[in-house]
Amino acid sequence: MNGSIALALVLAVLAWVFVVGDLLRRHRPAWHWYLTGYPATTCRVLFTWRKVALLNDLSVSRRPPRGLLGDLVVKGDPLRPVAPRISFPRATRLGLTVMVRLHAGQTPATYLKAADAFVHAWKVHAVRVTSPERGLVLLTATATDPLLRPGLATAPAALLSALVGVLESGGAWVMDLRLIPHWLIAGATRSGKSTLLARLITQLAPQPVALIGIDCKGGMELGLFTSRLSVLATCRREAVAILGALVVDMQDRMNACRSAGARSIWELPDSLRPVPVVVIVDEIAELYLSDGRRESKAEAEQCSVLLLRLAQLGAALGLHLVVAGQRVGSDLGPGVTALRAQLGGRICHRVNDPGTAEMTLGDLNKDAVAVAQSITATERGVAVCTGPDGGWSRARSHLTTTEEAIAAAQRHSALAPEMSAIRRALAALEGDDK
Ligand SMILES: Nc1ncnc2c1ncn2[C@@H]1O[C@H](COP(=O)(O)OP(=O)(O)OP(=O)(O)O)[C@@H](O)[C@H]1O
Repeated sequence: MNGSIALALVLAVLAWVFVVGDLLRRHRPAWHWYLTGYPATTCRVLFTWRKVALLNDLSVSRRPPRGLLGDLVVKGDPLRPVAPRISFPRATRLGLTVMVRLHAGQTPATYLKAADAFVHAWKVHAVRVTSPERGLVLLTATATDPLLRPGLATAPAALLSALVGVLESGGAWVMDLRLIPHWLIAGATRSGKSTLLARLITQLAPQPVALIGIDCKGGMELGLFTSRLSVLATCRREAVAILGALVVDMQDRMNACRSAGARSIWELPDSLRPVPVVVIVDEIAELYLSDGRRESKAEAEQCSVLLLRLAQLGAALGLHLVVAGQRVGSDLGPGVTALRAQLGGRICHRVNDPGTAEMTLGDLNKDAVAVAQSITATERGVAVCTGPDGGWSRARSHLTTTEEAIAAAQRHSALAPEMSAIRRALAALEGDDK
């Protein structure tokens, strides 16, 4: 009897050591933060709050800045401004949050301007300012950059949805083309654009989706995935032929919807629904820039018009655009700004010029532009991305090696739908050349 009790005890101790030891090992950064970082940062928040609020014009005096002295109106800065009331800092896995009650007349914009001051005063990696409720501002401090060593996020699989990386909050970074049909991806050379495209293709490869590549850098990037691509254009002439054929296909899709009384292909019965198409463009500048020759200008204009038509009408018809480029600016041509307006999803990696960050994010989220500009050359794969709720977040793509991407494309090559009309358009080009 004693022997079996001793054995049970030994087994219980071993189980404890394995289970708890493993938990501690896996969650060490979080435990470390809860035990040391959180108390220290909480002290900093509480002890510096009044000073930081005062220096950043967040404190307000209860007395008006004008008063009567006899018959005279006296103006001046009243004494003892009062700092806004804050909640006790609440620990999160990555940092802490503080709720601030706004003084009457204050808006969250004042706190957005002070975000950098909080970062320095509290010695944290970043502070985000949001307003979950009228009259309240939530300050979310992140202790260290979670994207330095991002974990693997998970998300439920869905058609036209790709899990491409992890968000700063630890959540999944998902490009859902049914939610946001078209995307613009900007990033300087070696910033991680192609890796993100590789990840996107790897995720879409097992799905019943046609992938069309337009890579006018001679197909060096997208050529790796030829086995899963339905068609690949490697020069602008081919791109014009493919885009032209896609616009014709779009009209067929419209007719199919009209005769079935449907407003999008998703309302069509399964038997009638055409396959969704994702057009991936690597290096948009190659499509828009011309060398001054008449034919080159005409080709660039054609590309611009065709891309715009696809972006304007394609979403409901299952035609999606993912356009990547090192530099996106109005100097590429007047069509670029119009196209950008149609590309609702935006991703901005490190960029070389402020204009590209402004062009990618500025019309949607002004405050995201500064964050995108602060991405350094060592932060490869890090980007600022817009979310479906209209907000933005820093994120990092899951590193997909060339070998993994090629293997995935080959594994699912049988799923590449035959786009015969587009192939015929390409063949006609070859015929013209002979
Ligand atoms: N999420 C990531 N995590 C870690 N490393 C990454 C990540 N994304 C990209 N990298 C690394 O950064 C380097 C450059 O990436 P990539 O080729 O995708 O850049 P790019 O923007 O496409 O450059 P280019 O415009 O010159 O083709 C690669 O060596 C890649 O391994």
